[in-house]
Amino acid sequence: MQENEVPGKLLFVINPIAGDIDKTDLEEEITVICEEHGINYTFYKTTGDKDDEAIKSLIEKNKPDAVFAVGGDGTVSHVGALLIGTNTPLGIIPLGSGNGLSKDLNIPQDTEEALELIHRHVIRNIDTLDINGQPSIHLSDLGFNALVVKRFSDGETRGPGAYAWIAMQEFLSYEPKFYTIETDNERFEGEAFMVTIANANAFGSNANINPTGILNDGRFEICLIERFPKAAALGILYKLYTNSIDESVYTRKLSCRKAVIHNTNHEVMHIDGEPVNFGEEVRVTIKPKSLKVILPVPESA
Ligand SMILES: Nc1ncnc2c1ncn2[C@@H]1O[C@H](COP(=O)(O)OP(=O)(O)OP(=O)(O)O)[C@@H](O)[C@H]1O
Repeated sequence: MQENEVPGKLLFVINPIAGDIDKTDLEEEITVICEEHGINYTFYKTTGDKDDEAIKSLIEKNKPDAVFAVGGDGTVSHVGALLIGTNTPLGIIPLGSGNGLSKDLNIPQDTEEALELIHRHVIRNIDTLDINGQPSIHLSDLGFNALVVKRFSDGETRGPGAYAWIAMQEFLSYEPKFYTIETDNERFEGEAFMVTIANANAFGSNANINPTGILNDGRFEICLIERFPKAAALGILYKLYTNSIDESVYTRKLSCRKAVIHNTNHEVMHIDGEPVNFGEEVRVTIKPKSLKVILPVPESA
């Protein structure tokens, strides 16, 4: 599909439970827009079980011009991973409890505005990461936040309140872990509270760990929050939510094209919000401009 072209055929992957938002009217709205613009459309509703295989075979069978992920960051990551290295762009209709990548891409958070992307948009290429053979499009990390993500996904309660509650409980007893990090241009050895492998900028919660990150510059950042006194926690939190974390004396950033993280303590990790267990060595490489994404037409145009 060419830039600005109205697509002929679209696949919509809808996560019915994402964000605890009722999406029954949404299919109707999408149908109206597609029919108005002469677009062929297919819906796939996720079940939470073997969705990747089902979506992959729908893509092979229907050969859509683009695939829209309708849900939160989890849905976007699953769909995006299937499109890396292909000519098929990823569209996002943000409807999850965390919509981090869509915010970093300046996709409207208002559903009606986001739905306009179906027929009016530009297509751009963004970088993705390969982490021990698994794709990462957004943010992955080791340490404190990964532990909270794991506890949250093991638990029954969803939503930002549950996440904040787990974070507060874990924070009281969490001790920074030792890491050795070798990138293509520098080396870090020491303790860190949190090690974020950042292709993008902010988590779905709006905590911006990598304010200066650029999604298509052929580089990624390893953002470290080093050991800090407990009394400094509120200041760090404030900086995370005011796009100024780089000013904290407890942070450090490594910008690179590839890196090996020696996770000596086998600390838990997540990739784009999904807990993973890799053992000691975590190898990260950038895949420049490997994913096409559908974006709003810039205002200047
Ligand atoms: N029909 C379904 N029933 C239950 N779980 C599902 C279903 N479809 C997808 N899922 C699960 O939903 C998760 C992705 O949700 P997503 O991140 O898009 O929305 P969210 O509201 O932001 O999610 P979260 O609950 O993680 O905050 C995946 O773990 C996936 O397995």
